[in-house]
Amino acid sequence: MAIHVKNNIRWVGQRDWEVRDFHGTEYKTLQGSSYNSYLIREAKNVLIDTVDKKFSRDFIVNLEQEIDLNTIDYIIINHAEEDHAGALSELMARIPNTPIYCTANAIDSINGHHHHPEWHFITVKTGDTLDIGNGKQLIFVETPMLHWPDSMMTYMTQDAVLFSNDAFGQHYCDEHLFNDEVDQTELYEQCIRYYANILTPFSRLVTPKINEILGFNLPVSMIATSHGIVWRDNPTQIVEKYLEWANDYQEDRITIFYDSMSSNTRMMADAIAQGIHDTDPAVAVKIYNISRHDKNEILTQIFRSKGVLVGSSTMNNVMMPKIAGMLEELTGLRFRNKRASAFGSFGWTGGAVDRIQTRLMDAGFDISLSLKAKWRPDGDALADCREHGRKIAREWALHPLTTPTIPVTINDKPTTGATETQSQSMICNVCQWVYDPALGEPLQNVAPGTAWSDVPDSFLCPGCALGKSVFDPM
Ligand SMILES: Cc1cc2nc3c(=O)[nH]c(=O)nc-3n(C[C@H](O)[C@H](O)[C@H](O)COP(=O)(O)O)c2cc1C
Repeated sequence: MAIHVKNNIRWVGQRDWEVRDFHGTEYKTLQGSSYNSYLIREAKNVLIDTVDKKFSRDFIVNLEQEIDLNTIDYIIINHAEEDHAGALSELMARIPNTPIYCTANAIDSINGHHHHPEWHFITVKTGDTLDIGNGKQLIFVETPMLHWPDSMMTYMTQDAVLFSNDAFGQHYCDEHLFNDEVDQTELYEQCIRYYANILTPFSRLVTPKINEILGFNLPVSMIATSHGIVWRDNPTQIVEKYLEWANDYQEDRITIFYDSMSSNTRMMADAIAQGIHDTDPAVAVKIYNISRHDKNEILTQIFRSKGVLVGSSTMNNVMMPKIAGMLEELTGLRFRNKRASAFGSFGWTGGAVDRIQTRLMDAGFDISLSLKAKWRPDGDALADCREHGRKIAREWALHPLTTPTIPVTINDKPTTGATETQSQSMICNVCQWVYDPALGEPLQNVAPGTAWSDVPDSFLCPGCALGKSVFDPM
């Protein structure tokens, strides 16, 4: 059923109470989700995005209750992923000549999914406008890699609504549509989980893009996302949060996660946590057995933490496979400005702990001393674990990593303590991967602190495998 959003804008999306897996099983949607599509009826009728492919039929049935499909003048596709553009095939089968406004990159991804190159695509760039009558316009803003190359946002003048697509959204299902109507704790949890698990790799792009949008000096009365709620009450609160999260966010928190065959590594984790707490009672310490906990929650906790301890016993000379998988995720998420160290039990030669240390370093963490215990830790070994926890707590509390902050203003309010320290970073203008000289590029043996001019010419972008020439200064 459609819901009134503002003036002549109606929500024509689909709630999905039962979905629990997104991106395969990579993202657990514990609170369901929704696929938000919007119908604007001014002098021109405009449909913004569609819904997940699996709801194509329902979408068409519901939309036909709202409007004669043949009277839709324009379709805007802000992002071509199947959860937003999935119903296009079903829709275009009925109105095949309707123009589709999207970015140049979206034509590739829409064709890649729907295989209809004959559709009438109209390519838009940042700043392009579309007149929809009654003195109102749509303004397009490309947002490449937030979170696909094709992503964009659409702003509607006069009504001052920003259709932001995935940005500022969250996997959250509720019969209420607006942010002020839902449980605020649940909402916040889903927002930070979404940012931590989806947007962290692109954090370096978030602040410049938000600044670019703010630079248009357009009023924002609502942010209408493509998942979850519409931000109506103080809509820029989520923009403020994104700026905070994008700026190497961390709390006084340490996350410990491990896997263990017979609880020996689990015993070490408990004792290390006790040692941390002894020395620094103010720090929040959370422990997770990776086999028993929701992976996305652990990643969210790591996002919130200043450091992470990773434990695994040795199995066949290597770490336990779930830990290896998690380290791969940590590498992809490109967390910055965080500490890490490994621990674990072994029986004879060991191997897991050293491998974890190397992988953590490759993932860009600042590494502290590791700890190993032979077989089941006895009283002395547990005392060593507690002492290790004390050392970690002291080191991580006394020598915090410096957080580079980026100056931003929202509604003319400067954020506090801002200084610019990012001038040497380079961004791939094809896939938006960011080279950060502070981190170097471990997988290609470029040492931390290496200026871009000293990076070898043989360097290939880890995102798209193109050469140095596709990079620009950020
Ligand atoms: C299937 C299996 C393979 C193992 N492989 C190794 C190994 O390659 N090297 C080693 O040092 N210990 C090995 N161990 C011994 C364990 O690392 C040791 O028992 C450890 O204390 C288990 O800790 P956990 O209870 O935290 O899993 C193996 C144990 C099992 C059950």
